[in-house]
Amino acid sequence: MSDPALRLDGVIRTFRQGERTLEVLRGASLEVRTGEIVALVGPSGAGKSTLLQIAGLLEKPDGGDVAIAGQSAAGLNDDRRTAMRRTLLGFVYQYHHLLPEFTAAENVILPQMIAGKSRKEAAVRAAELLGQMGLAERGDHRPARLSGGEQQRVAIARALANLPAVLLADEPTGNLDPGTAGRVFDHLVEVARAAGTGVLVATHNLQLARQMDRAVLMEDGVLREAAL
Ligand SMILES: Nc1ncnc2c1ncn2[C@@H]1O[C@H](COP(=O)(O)OP(=O)(O)OP(=O)(O)O)[C@@H](O)[C@H]1O
Repeated sequence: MSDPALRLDGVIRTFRQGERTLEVLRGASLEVRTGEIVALVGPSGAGKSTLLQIAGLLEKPDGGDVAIAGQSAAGLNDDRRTAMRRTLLGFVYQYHHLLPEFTAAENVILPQMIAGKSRKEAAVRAAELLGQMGLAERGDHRPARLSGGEQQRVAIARALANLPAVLLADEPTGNLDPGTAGRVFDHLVEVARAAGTGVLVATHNLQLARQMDRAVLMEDGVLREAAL
């Protein structure tokens, strides 16, 4: 069998809070397969964002390992981790973080050029992605001229532009009304599946979580399969 898109193996993370040690992750393990969409649910403060930061190689765990598309991040220096992040990972947050002075298309073009594509090649891919996201007519608009749902769709297109093995999303529709959230999420699923990307979505929205292939519950620092 091929390697999973994402593998977390016994991930441990502790924080010092004054005199206290907070054991947020106590051996969290998970596999997300290629093209699979997995919901990450759990109470506030359970450690979902911490897990995504570690899975995205933005923070190092205190124990355990993260592997993206079969490549372990254990022992890699910061340059190698950054290179893995650029080529293998995409991120979507609750707020879009688009560059305000660039158009929607340019926001999707830029990460591709950083990854080494020519501007022309990147523009073709950006137009294709914005079309799939229902934004064919919005490519030359700056973020301020787009609705919240459109801004978030551009952010998703940007995150998937380099065909990442894994997309990590932290409350990707948390800022949108329920109808818009549902439509934006449908686009995310469609484009991620077309790209063969494994997706892990932290959310408090159980309606959204039920639409995914499966859900995992973060509780007491570990992950369990959840029936929603
Ligand atoms: N850098 C840090 N230093 C100290 N404590 C931290 C740090 N980051 C997170 N924590 C603590 O770790 C715990 C888990 O936080 P985290 O943000 O991962 O939870 P969450 O499940 O994403 O919560 P929410 O659903 O509210 O977003 C919290 O108690 C938080 O205060």
